[in-house]
Amino acid sequence: MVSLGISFSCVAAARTTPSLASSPSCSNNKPFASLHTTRSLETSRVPFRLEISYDRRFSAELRWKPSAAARSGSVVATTKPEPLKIMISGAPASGKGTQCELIEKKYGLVHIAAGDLLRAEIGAGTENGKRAKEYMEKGMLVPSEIVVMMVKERLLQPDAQEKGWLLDGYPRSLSQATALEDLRIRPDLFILLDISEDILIERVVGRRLDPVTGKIYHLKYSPPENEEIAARLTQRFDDTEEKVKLRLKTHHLNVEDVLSTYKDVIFKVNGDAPIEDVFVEIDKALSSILEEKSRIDSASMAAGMTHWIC
Ligand SMILES: Nc1ncnc2c1ncn2[C@@H]1O[C@H](COP(=O)(O)OP(=O)(O)O)[C@@H](O)[C@H]1O
Repeated sequence: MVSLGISFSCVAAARTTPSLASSPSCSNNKPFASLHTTRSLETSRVPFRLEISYDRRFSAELRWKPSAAARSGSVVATTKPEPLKIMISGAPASGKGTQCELIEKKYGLVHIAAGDLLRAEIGAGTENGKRAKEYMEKGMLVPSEIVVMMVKERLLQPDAQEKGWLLDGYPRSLSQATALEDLRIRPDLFILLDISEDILIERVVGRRLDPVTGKIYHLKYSPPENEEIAARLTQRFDDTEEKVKLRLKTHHLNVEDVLSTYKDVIFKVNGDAPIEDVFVEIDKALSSILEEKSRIDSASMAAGMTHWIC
């Protein structure tokens, strides 16, 4: 008897180990459904090892066996669909950071804000940080050679790859969008927060940041919870009416190019609405993408198993 072992990752599979059921022979190309396994359709990635044994007459015997990882209990039935990949865009102070906090909390995505990466470089006093600050103070975009690498490296970190990512305020120009396309980094959804200009100025001048928790506040719309927090709030150096007008001009100059790159996945939301209402819209869109991903995952697993076995 010759034994051939093939490792196989079964996606929608068995909550319980499949019984070591087998088809007496594979030569008649029986469809997978005819195998007597105790499978229940569930989204759990449980790796099994499929053993095919041939005897001298070349009649084959199939056996499902849990892989070493499954036997050792290190496999947890936690299959989620492919993680979400989301971009969020909008004028300065349109509410990106605020919505990202809510999305991060509900969906567990890794929030990557290009502005925060740059401000961290500035804070650390690096050469890149010093150069970046010169541009940011003028309301201009930081040159791509500084920012592209920074964002790319962050996106490729294991946490972002595993949990999914939420890219905030990036890309902001055609060259940045093209750089991501070249790396085959594409979002499932490109959220665009649409906001009117007068509301935006009011939001910028009232915006404050808690340096301890990283939470964003607004003196009027989302005030700090207590005096202690209020006392330590800081204001961003570019959050003045004068600077926001320059930033807005830059935004308008570039936004159409960026939108053209993602036109098939754009989701426009009215950013003038209260924080909770904006989130309801975003939440609906993200849940339906997750459902769709889950459906595709199950369907492709079923198709893959049938194809492989037959
Ligand atoms: N929908 C909203 N309604 C009222 N205020 C908001 C809303 N979204 C954000 N804000 C406030 O506006 C300011 C800018 O929001 P923020 O999320 O920091 O914008 P961005 O990240 O787009 O620059 C913050 O002070 C925030 O608390």
